[in-house]
Order: sequence, then structure tokens, then C-alpha cells
Amino acid sequence: MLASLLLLMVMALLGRLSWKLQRAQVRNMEQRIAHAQRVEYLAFHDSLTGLPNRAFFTQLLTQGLHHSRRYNKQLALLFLDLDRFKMINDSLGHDAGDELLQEMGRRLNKAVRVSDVVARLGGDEFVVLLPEIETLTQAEIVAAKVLSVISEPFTLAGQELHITVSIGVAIYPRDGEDEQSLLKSADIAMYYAKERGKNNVQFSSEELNTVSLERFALESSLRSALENQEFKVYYQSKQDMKGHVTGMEALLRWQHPDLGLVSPMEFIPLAEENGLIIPIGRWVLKTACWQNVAWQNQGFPELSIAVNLSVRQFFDKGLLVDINTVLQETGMSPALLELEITESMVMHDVKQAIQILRELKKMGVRIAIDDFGTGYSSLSRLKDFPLDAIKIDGSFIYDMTDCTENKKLTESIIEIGKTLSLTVIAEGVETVEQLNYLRSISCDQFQGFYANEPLPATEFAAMIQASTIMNNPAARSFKV
Ligand SMILES: Nc1nc2c(ncn2[C@@H]2O[C@H](COP(=O)(O)O[C@H]3[C@@H](O)[C@H](n4cnc5c(=O)[nH]c(N)nc54)O[C@@H]3COP(=O)(O)O)[C@@H](O)[C@H]2O)c(=O)[nH]1
Repeated sequence: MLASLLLLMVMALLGRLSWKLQRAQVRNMEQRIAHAQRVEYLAFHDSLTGLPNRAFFTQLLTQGLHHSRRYNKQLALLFLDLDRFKMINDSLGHDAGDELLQEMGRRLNKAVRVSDVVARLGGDEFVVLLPEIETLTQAEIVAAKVLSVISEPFTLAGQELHITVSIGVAIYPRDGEDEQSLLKSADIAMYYAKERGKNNVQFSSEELNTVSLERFALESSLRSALENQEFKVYYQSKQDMKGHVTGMEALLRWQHPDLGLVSPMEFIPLAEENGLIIPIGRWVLKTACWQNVAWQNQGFPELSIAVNLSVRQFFDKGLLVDINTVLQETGMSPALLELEITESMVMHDVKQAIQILRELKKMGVRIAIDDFGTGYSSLSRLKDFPLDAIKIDGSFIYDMTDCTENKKLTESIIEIGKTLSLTVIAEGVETVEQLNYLRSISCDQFQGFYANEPLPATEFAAMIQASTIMNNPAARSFKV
């Protein structure tokens, strides 16, 4: 009796133990499944926004393309890139940047149908897939809706901010028949949206893709141009109204092995975009200073030299160190170095620009505002900038003798310059009539083809030495 009771108890205990064991096994299994699901979720979703990531998006795009092919449908791919995201990250911090990306994801999802796909490819790049569209207008409507939802203010780090986005759109099958080509077409179109002033939508086209291929080829040779010593600096004189040379401007040229001399207008925007402008700009500065010092050592008079700074260079953290190093290494006098910046550059971030300009002034270099009159600098702002000179944009000079409006505008700019005690230089002077008129309205200096076209160093030196510029009467009174 006792034995049976004991047996029953042992069996009950064993049963309980086995049940516990089973429960533990089930729990363990559940945990493993949950873990596997989590791993799978993370592999296919962006951890910050919860949106499909690039890998998942590629699968969804593949499925969408299969479907479109089978049912002979069009599909639209919107490629989005936030404008000035880096600036937000840099100025407000990465937490604010993360918050912005999360809110972007939420707003994008709200702007499209549940059957559409919103994904984050990485960084500030998002894509929207419209799997079945009948007409291009549908894609246009969605893109406009996206611009509109993003235009609502964002509150980040306690500040209300207005954010914009650039959108490129590619349509299957018109702009690409597979994932890669469709994504590439949309990306190129987005890039053009940026170029056209950001905050807009561009549809892909064959023309855009061809231009982009040419740019790609130019960009890859630009990467090796510095190393291959393909850059040259040309020099154009600045003169006072009596024709005395007061200085020169250093202008960059690219002697491309196949394309010949490439204009800076073609490659500086590219270099600006991919960051190559920093080493290239440093090289121009060093070459120009070195050349100026070499000429002085050869007995040339003390002529100033102006060097253009691009926006990326101007706001680059290494700018002050770079200039200081070049001055030290070349022995260039800071007072003879003039840095040319544009109005739009300083308007980009007025507070920081003033700070940088003050630091540059402390070094003793001169600052000139280039292409003056084409930007939007208000007069009240202008007086806050520590400047030495303004250069009237060539577009005012070009037809000034026939255009009363441009004559008046030029007079006003000269007056502004005088009021602020700045040297006023007229750019793009090509005729004696223009020069005479500028002289009559007390412009201080001029620059342009009338004096000389930009020349390689040896020719410029010969010109100075001969004290003559292309039989130009303005050059007869050169004092060299
Ligand atoms: N960031 C840098 N920008 C640079 C550098 N070198 C040049 N540039 C910028 O590229 C733009 C085009 O320059 P460029 O083709 O050299 O044209 C200059 C002159 O050649 C031209 N010019 C001069 N006189 C006349 C004239 O009488 N008529 C006429 N039609 N054109 C003339 O104008 C340009 C002067 O440039 P700027 O004084 O700087 O405005 C130009 O925006 C350059 O700034 C570089 O090293 N870095």
C-alpha cells in the first residue's frame, strides 16, 4: 500500500517535472523564434525608422517589376534626398538628425497609399515605389504631395525648422527595365533636382542620363588631374583708371589630356560637389602665392594677387590653417593676398561667414566680394562684413554704354562702395567706351579683356616686363 502510494507520488512528481521541462522547452523555442524573427526583421528593416531597408526594398522592387512586366503595367520610383541634411546634423546634432529621419518616414507613409512602398536606403535617402500607375500624372501628384507634407515645419531640438527635399522620378519601362537601371535613373534625376535649386521634382530622361555619363567621365578624370599635374593657373591683371597694374587675379585652368583646356565653369561645380575643391583650391592658393613671391624676387613691383574661394572651401574647417600654412611656406605677404568670395556664399550662413571673415582679417589678408550685384546681400548686411573691395559683376558692364539701367546700377554700386570705404573694381571691361565711362563715375580699378585675357604665368610676366598689353592704350602708362 505504502509502496503504491510512493510510486504514485514519484510518478506525479515526474509528470510535473516533465511538464515543467516541456514548458521550458516551449518557452525556449518561442524565444528562439522571436529572436529569429527579430534578426530577420532587423535584416530587412531600418532600425531608426522601421521602414524597409535597401535589401528589403530591392526584393520589393523585384516583385513589383515582375508584376509590371507580367501585366504590362508602368511602375514609378521616387528617389528622395533631404536638402542640407548635413548642415542640420552638424548644427543641431545627430539626435535631431535622427528625429528628422524618423518624422520623414512617418510623413512619407502618410502621403502614399498602403499598397505603395516607402523605404530608407541609408543616410538621408528615401525611396517611394508606386507599383502600378496608369499615367505619369499619378507619379507627379504623389511627388507634389511628398513635397507638400515635407514643407510643413518640423520641430527639432526645440526649434521649428523648414525642411525641403529633392525628388527624382524614374518610370518602368521607359527609364529602366531592371532594378539597377531604374534606381540609377531616379538617382540621376534627383541629382538634377538638386542642381535646379533643390526642393523640386525632376523626371528622368534619356538626355539627363547621357549628360550624367559625360559628367561621370569628367569626374573620374578630375580625380587624377591634380596628381597628373594637369592644372594650370592663368593670370589677369587688375589696373587703376590710369592703366597702372595694381595686381592680378589667379584663374584656374585644366589642361585635360583629351579634351584640351577645360573651363573652370565646367569642373569647379563638380569638384565642389565631390569635395575635390579642397585639395584643388589649396593647390591654386599655394601656386598663386608661390608665383607672386617668385615674381617679386625677380624684381617685379609689389602686386597683389586675388584667389577665388568656393563655398565649400570657405566653410571648410581647415581653411584658416591652409591659408596660414601657404603664407608661411611661400613667404607671401598677407597684405598682398586678396581672397574673392561671392555674395551668395556669405548669405549661405551669415553668422558663420562673419566669423570666418574676421579670422581672415586677423591674418592680414584682404577680402573682396566677387560678382557684386548678382546676389541678394542687403546693404545693411554688407556693412557687417569686414571687407576691402567689391567687384562689380561683368553683366552690368557688358552693355552699360547702351543700357541706362546698368549705368545707373553701376553708379549706385560705386556709391555703396565709397560709402563703405571699399575699393571698387569693375569686372569684364572689354572696350575703351566702358573704361571711359567707369573713369567718369570714379570707379577705382578695372579688370577685363580690354587690359588682357587671363594668361599663363610666363606670358603674363612677359607682358608686365614689356609694360604693354596687346597694343592696348590703357597699358602705355604701365609702371613696372
Ligand atoms: N573656386 C574657384 N573658382 C575659380 C577659380 N578660377 C576660376 N574660378 C571661377 O570660375 C569661373 C570662370 O572663370 P574663368 O573662365 O577664368 O573666367 C574669368 C575670366 O576669364 C572672365 N573674364 C575676365 N575678363 C573678361 C572680359 O572682359 N569679358 C568676359 N566675357 N569675361 C572675362 O571672367 C571670369 C572672372 O572670374 P571672377 O573675377 O572670379 O568672377 C569664375 O566664376 C571664376 O571665379 C579657382 O581657382 N577657384
